[in-house]
Amino acid sequence: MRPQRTPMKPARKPGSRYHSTPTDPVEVCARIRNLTNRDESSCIEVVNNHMFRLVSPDGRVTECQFSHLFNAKVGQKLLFESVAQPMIGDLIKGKSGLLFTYGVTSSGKTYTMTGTVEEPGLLPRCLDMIFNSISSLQASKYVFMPDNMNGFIVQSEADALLEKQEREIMFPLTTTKTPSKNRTKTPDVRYDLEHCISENIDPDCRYAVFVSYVEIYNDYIYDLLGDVQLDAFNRPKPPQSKRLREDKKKNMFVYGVTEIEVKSTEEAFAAFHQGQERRRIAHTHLNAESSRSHSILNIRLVQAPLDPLGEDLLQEKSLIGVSQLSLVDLAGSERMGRTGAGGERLREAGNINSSLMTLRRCLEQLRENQKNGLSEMVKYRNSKLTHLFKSYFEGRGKVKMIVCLNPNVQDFDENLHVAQFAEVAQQVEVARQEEYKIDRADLKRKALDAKFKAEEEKKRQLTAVRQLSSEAASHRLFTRARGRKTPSVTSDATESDTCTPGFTDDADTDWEGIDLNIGGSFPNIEIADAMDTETVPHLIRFLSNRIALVNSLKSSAYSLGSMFRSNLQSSKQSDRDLQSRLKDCEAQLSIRSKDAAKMERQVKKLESKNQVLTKTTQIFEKDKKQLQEQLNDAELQLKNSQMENKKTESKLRGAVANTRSQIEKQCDKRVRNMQSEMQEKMWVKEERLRQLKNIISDGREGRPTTRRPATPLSSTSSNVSSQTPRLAHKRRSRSAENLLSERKTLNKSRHISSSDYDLRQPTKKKSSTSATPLEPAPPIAPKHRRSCSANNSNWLAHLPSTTVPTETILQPCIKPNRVVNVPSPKDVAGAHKYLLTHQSEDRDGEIQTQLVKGEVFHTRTGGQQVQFVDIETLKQQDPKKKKKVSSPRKRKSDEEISSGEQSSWTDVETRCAYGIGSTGNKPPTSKRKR
Ligand SMILES: Nc1ncnc2c1ncn2[C@@H]1O[C@H](COP(=O)(O)OP(=O)(O)OP(=O)(O)O)[C@@H](O)[C@H]1O
Repeated sequence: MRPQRTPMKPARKPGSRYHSTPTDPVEVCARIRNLTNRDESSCIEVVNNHMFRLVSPDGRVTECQFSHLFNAKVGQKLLFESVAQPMIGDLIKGKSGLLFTYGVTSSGKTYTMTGTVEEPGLLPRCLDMIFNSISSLQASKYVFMPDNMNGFIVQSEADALLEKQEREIMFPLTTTKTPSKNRTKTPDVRYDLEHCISENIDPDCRYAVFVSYVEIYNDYIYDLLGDVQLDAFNRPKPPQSKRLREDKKKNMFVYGVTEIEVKSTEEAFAAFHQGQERRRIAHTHLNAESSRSHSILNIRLVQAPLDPLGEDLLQEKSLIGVSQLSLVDLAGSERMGRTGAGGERLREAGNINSSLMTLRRCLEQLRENQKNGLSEMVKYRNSKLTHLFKSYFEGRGKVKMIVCLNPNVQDFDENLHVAQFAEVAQQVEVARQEEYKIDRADLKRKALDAKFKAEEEKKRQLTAVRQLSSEAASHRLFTRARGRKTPSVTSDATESDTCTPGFTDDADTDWEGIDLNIGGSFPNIEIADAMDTETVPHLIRFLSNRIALVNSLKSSAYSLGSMFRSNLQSSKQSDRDLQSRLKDCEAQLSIRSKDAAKMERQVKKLESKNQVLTKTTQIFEKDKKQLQEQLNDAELQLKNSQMENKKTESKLRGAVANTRSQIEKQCDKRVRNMQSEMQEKMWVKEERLRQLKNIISDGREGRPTTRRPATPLSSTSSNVSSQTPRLAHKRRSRSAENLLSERKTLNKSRHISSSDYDLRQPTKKKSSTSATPLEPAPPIAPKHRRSCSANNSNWLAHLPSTTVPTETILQPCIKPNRVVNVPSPKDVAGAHKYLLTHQSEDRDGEIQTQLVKGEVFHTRTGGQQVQFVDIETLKQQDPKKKKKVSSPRKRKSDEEISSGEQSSWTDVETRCAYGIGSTGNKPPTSKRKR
């Protein structure tokens, strides 16, 4: 496999597009890295600086030849000097170039292109050499401005300053030293570099360097120097892909890519590392591996000539030279099968192989076209990689490829594949690009022409000024002269022979009409004889007249001459004066024109400052507007959120209130249930206790007793019977049913009650009854011992108008704050406790008074609720009737209870009472049931 290298234009067939243009072949160099392991065996044998042998595991040998072959011992510096350094020279001359590394993974592509800090690769070396070469000849920042269509414009220093100020205002955090806004901190990488410099620099030009960094991943182009867009949560958004476009010169470029103007090697490295960082972030988002994408660093060198005076850059767009060096680190070219990848990695590998395959096909098609003079379409558009490099293969600049090889025998197939690709590539010819040249002589000529024209114009203007001023001066002189006595010669020679010229005082005498004739024509005299006495004397007279006339003319001529001389002298003098004045005027004019120029310059400066200030103001106003809008939005959002919060709060409050009321209801219900349960239990216990007492008392009947006999009071005392609320309720219902019968029996009840009261009122009635001490009631549970009425807190007594006064000695000790017949809600609202006096008639026609006690609760809706908690029942009985109707057992019990004899309380009873109440044994003042 020995490719025929054709250093210059190959023979073309007629019709070839390249027949008139000088071409260069794609230069392919091979770099063989060292084996990673000593145990590995190599499949490459280096023959010389251009050739190596590829030995297959089964011993087949293939020879491969390249422009240069760099073995593992060749360092980065030598590689740079051989491959990239000439490209930098070309770049400075205005020629573009494409340099890419090609090979399988781990063959050393990135090492060759980027290298390490100790062993910098081609990229840092290229950047360093560019800045070493143009360092002192760099234009001010923003003098060269990208026009967003792959071209540049040159703007004045003032405009550049303005641009700088605008950017500093718009992106205050970005300093001129850092390349982009929203940047992440980039490491300050300092490569170990030798000082390389190019000789091709033109000192009469000014330069600027712009870098852009893109990658092609899965056939999408991503900008690596663009600002990272953040989402609503301040997290970086996935990168957006870019489109390719063609500029006016048919060069492909990434549309809208970020191009950073860098002023030093450090800034360029910072931009590159910024891109690397973005690449890492982007890959995290895209779930990609960095080695699975093609990365492209574009270095664009822009140059423009200075004017012939070497002062200002010429702003003509046609004079701007733009050259580009594209440094490409291609993704690994291994085949899919070998990687053993699946899923996303398989897709990556597929895309890589597809783009590399397209590159190979394009090169093959180009080779075919060039060999056979065809003009078949080359399908660059099949992949973004070839589409972007299309212009290079069509003559934008030199193309160089470094084939990186891993000599490991396992890579034999891949190396063979790479070598075949290289063979195709180096047979492709690329049209040679013209250098950027400035015709200095032409520039100078043009400048001189312009200068000459300007000077001519200046002179013309000066002459016009002078002419105008001299005309003005002569006019003044003439006016002055006319103001003096002007000599005037009157001619009347035509009238007579003896006319006498003379001066006249008339100022309007026409000098041109002066006739200095010496008289009439000589008379025609003929002397007939010597004795002619008439003719001779006439002649003598004529001659003497003429002599006199001549004399007078002489004298007038003399006077005229002297006058003319004096006039001439005075006019010369005035001319000199005028000259000197003109000089003064010119001097003043030049001073004033200098002042004017100075003023103009100042005006320009002020205008540019004014422009800057205007623009700054506009920017500030725009910012202010935006900020105001943001503020308004924020306020609106705040209001909305506050309203929502209030709504939520009220909702929650409602929910809480509902829940609380439900819980309270449930609790109340449960408490009531428990209370009723407890009361029932209590009642059951009391019933049992009563039964027990009865049993005990029955048992004691046969025994001798120490009990005192029952007093009349005890037998006739108010029978305060204990009742459960249930019983009370039953009774209440019954009394409600018998409401009308109650009315009927009212008189009777009153009668009975009054008799009863008579018995029980010791002070008012019989002393026998008052002398009888009230026997203490059996002990009950302390809970029941003290009446609820003891708590004299804001009672409302509901005493229906039908209530009959009982006037017994047992009266509730409640002092109600208010007594009403019919309670209104307002009355209930003002009270804490509620006392209802209810009277009914029992079976025996006796009045039974019930004091129903309740607690007033204020409901959430603003109403009141009375919860009955206690009923005291006061029952009056006729002792005679009682004896008749009472059973012996009951009577006995009643007697025992009402006797109030302390000794009648047996241990068992006391214990039972204690068991229920488990408190002290102070006897109650009344019997009651709850
Ligand atoms: N010529 C060389 N001399 C010394 N070390 C090398 C050389 N070539 C490659 N290496 C080392 O081999 C390793 C892999 O190299 P590198 O990353 O450049 O491979 P690559 O071809 O770019 O891989 P990928 O396609 O995965 O990006 C690196 O650690 C690098 O330092």
